Amino acid sequence: MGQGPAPSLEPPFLELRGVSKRYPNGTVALSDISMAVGEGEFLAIVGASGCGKSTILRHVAGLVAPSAGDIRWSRPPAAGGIGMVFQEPTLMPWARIQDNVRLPLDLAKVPRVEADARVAALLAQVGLADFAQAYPRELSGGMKMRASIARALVTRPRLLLMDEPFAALDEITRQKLNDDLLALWGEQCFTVLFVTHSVYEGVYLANRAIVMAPRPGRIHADIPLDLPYPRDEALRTDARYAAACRQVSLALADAMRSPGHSSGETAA
Ligand SMILES: Nc1ncnc2c1ncn2[C@@H]1O[C@H](COP(=O)(O)OP(=O)(O)OP(=O)(O)O)[C@@H](O)[C@H]1O
Repeated sequence: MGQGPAPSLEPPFLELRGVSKRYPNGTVALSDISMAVGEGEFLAIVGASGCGKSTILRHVAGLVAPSAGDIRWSRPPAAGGIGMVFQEPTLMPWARIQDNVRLPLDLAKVPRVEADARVAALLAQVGLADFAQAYPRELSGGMKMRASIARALVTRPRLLLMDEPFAALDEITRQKLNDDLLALWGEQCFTVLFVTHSVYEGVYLANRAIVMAPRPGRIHADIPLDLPYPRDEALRTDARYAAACRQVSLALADAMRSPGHSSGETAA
């Protein structure tokens, strides 16, 4: 690949082994999820609403514990080693953009001079250098998302978890942010787990697509996306891209037909 590190699965950077999750209300959100993620991989996780995509990210982030199975790391992430970006940019409305982006460094007690330098560099990388002093209300939706990405990356995480980050944006802005995210990934070599409802977006970005089936949430297919990097607009009209989208779409349709339990409320 010309952009981003070559994925390696040995030893796995992150591994989920037989992870199941039953929430206290009885919903079985995940059933026997096993997957290995190589350092530097860009994984797209696609699946219908409610099939457990966000629950996988929450487990990887350590926000919830599995009911069964375990999560292993080649090296457990240090504080700030995992960055998270959600559909809502969740910026503090009363704070300037530079202060929003610096927040994780302030919490980690990084000296102010160093923190400010890192914030300035990252704002430049995401195209917000001229908006460091602005407040979130003065930014467009796409710019707020850039700020949110800058805040997630300011601790230099080895893993970036993204949960439908661009779903609320218009198509042009979304495609631009896809390209900018790929550029950051190529430069900084972090690993990405990217949840999306869009097969087209997932295939454009990722080197592998995990297709999930619902009730209970489980992995239906694990599809390598053997499209060259760097990726750009030309890929969107490339026959190989169309073929990969078709393959993932068919797997998704098949996942919806695959027999699960009648509800998610079975034993994990
Ligand atoms: N805290 C919780 N308590 C109980 N049930 C939950 C909780 N969080 C999620 N669930 C349920 O677990 C299942 C999986 O939810 P999850 O949010 O992981 O799915 P998803 O694939 O990310 O959905 P979407 O695409 O709509 O965001 C759903 O049935 C959901 O209702």
